[in-house]
Amino acid sequence: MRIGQGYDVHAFGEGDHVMLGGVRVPHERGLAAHSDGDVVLHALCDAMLGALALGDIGTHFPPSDPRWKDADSRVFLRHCNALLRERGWRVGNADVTVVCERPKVGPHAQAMRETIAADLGVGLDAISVKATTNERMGFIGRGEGIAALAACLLVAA
Ligand SMILES: Nc1ccn([C@@H]2O[C@H](COP(=O)(O)O)[C@@H](O)[C@H]2O)c(=O)n1
Ligand SMILES: C[C@@]1(CO)OP(=O)(O)OP(=O)(O)OC[C@H]1O
Repeated sequence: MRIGQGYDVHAFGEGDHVMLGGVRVPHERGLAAHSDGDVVLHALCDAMLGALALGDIGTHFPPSDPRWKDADSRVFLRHCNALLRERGWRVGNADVTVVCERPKVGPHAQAMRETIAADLGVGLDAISVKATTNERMGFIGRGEGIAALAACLLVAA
């Protein structure tokens, strides 16, 4: 078995929705990023890459590369999954925590789990998505952005 962890954060910017776990969540702000700014998938990719010491998301998808401008982060997730599959591993389970005051994540968590499980080719019970506020403290608490933390266990395929 191998274990990895990941973290990502993006500030709010212009827009009318945020992408979280591959799901479009309506919101009065968007997330400022080179790609679609999906902090859930970015943290999860880093956890998967970290489990095999394969660098981080920026190693594989440099922010300087115009190919990833406004990219769908599910492309990154599927690529990371392929990297570990071709090395004989699969995701055993993954657990993600989203940290923001708003939007409410709970109503969308099931859709995120389904999207991630489908992209990874694993069962729904292998994927957890949770949320918490930062109790109005710090930059997250002031509503300046969204963070996500991920833990991921890899098992032999
Ligand atoms: N963006 C968020 C934040 C929280 N939740 C849900 O609310 C519960 C309580 O949050 P606290 O930070 O006050 O502990 C939390 O356990 C989540 O279920 C949410 O859906 N979206
Ligand atoms: C995802 C990439 C893609 O260019 O850019 P961003 O969308 O800005 O996201 P970040 O979490 O900073 O990760 C770096 C890049 O790999």
